[in-house]
Amino acid sequence: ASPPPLTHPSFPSSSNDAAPILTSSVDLSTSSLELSIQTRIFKIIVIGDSNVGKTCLTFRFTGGSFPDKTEATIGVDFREKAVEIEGETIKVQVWDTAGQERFRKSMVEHYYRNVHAVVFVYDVTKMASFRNLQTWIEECNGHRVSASVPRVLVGNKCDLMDHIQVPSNMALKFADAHNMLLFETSAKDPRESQNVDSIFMSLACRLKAQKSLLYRDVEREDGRVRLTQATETKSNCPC
Ligand SMILES: Nc1nc2c(ncn2[C@@H]2O[C@H](COP(=O)(O)OP(=O)(O)OP(=O)(O)O)[C@@H](O)[C@H]2O)c(=O)[nH]1
Ligand SMILES: [Mg+2]
Repeated sequence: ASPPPLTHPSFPSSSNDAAPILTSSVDLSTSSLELSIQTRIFKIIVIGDSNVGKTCLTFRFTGGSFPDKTEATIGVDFREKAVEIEGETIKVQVWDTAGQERFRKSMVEHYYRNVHAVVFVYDVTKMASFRNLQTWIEECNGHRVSASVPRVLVGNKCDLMDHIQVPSNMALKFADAHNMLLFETSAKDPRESQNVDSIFMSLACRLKAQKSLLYRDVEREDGRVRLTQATETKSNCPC
């Protein structure tokens, strides 16, 4: 009898180089094993001070609009969006984290576990939110997030042009020093929506290129099937 199909295989939680989460199925009904990979899921966390607009940015990307009203995020809100890159459908799972310490402290370990990419957000109209980035980066590093996990920097609320406190050149310098791309944008301004999308799409592209899943082996143990997976580096992504 065929073993039941494998769904959502779990991967080691201690890994620094988190494997993409997969939804997959195994069909042993033919002599040659057919493996169909349906969807890869990339976990992207959004980190930064409270009120910088993390919820609005993630909502803009996944829902295509600016929310009328938001409340401080408690713990985490998950939002998912399926995107197509070079013919492959990928699920981007965005973890909209809480900026307030009291709403995040019990969740921090979960934020960073098996994360595939990190988005650091500051508010261009609040210098303190930019200064605090150093603390957010230290928290991230303190949770053993590998240097190979892509990170980007986002300056939000660019629509408030008369109130800008963080000059672009200062933000660029910081981004360069930390090997991050900088996006200055607005979750509110609909003309910026493509720019918001490109934050997440550029990461998804990089992750797709980085983590091409290679099934090396299929082993039978006591009638059970185990998939052995590995990653290989490819550089054919246009992003
Ligand atoms: N003008 C302007 N306001 C924004 C923008 N993005 C968010 N806001 C406003 O900023 C406030 C905070 O936005 P949130 O997205 O809830 O902030 P957050 O970073 O998720 O905050 P926490 O959940 O507490 O960590 C809200 O009043 C939003 O309407 C933007 O691009 N432009
Ligand atoms: Mg929020």
